Amino acid sequence: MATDGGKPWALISDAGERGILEQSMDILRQHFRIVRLQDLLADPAAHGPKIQVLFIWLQLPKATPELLTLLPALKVIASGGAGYDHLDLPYLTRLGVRVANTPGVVSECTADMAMGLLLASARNIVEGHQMMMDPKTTVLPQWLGSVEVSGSTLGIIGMGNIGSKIAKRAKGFDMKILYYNRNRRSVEEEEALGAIYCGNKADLLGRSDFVTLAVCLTPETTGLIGATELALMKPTATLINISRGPVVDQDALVKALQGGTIRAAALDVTYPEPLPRDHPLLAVPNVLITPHFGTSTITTMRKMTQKMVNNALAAMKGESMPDELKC
Ligand SMILES: O=C(O)C(=O)CO
Repeated sequence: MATDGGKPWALISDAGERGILEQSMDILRQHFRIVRLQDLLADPAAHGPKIQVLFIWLQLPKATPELLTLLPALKVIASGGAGYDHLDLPYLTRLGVRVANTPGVVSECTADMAMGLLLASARNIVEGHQMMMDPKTTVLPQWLGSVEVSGSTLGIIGMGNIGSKIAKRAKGFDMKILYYNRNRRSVEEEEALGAIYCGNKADLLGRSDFVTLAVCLTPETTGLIGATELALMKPTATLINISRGPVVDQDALVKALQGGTIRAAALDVTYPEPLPRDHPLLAVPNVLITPHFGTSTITTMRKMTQKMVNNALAAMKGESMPDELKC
């Protein structure tokens, strides 16, 4: 399996992607020789033909046809994270490139992120911090209009790996949990999660104080939350999105926030990422936006990298990959 008398060559994105690569380089280098995107692009003829593995973190580098044309020997794409909407599986299959993601290892920290956004938004933590950093603040604020988390109702849309980890956490906060999912979970699972199934989305939206989205991005979930759905939510409710930006119709969200249709939104994902500086979502006061860093803990990044390496090594040996994606 080795090329050039040594370890196989793998392509990664340029250095410094939020420190992710530097956290993981030791794991990669145990098994692969690494080419960075900038070096490939500077001399495609020298580097392109030797690359057999493409590692993708947080959707970078983008597996565009232009990039793939430079990689005639590519055998496998090992992508980090649960979502794989950035990969065109039918196209890659036609090219003979095998693909894997890392679903299991990202659930805990992505669920933490959902709870972090929920708490920060409910308790106006960012506003409070900004006040304390402002030299003009000389008196402690008495009132920031926070909402109570304990005893409130959380609606989870998408009860997969991440959704169920969110439910587990919300139970610890004494929240009432509703969920909506393509397939109902078993009674035993529902009992363990303390979650009540809502047969339709409208019912969940109307009853929840917090609605969190934990679905994959697919044609069916694109625009899942639009003007109609936002209008069904309570005016005191908060929308939390840790899935993918296009699951929410952002124009409708801006209008809903401006018009007070819902109280607030807390988003780890948007489209595009990052939003352009003049995007109207950045001008509404009741929104909290973070830079799609649901998986960005040092521990999870390293677990993800190890999984990506395991997947890639299996493919290089012609074995089935632990997390192989098929179309
Ligand atoms: O796992 C993923 O795909 C994520 O984007 C988590 O934030």
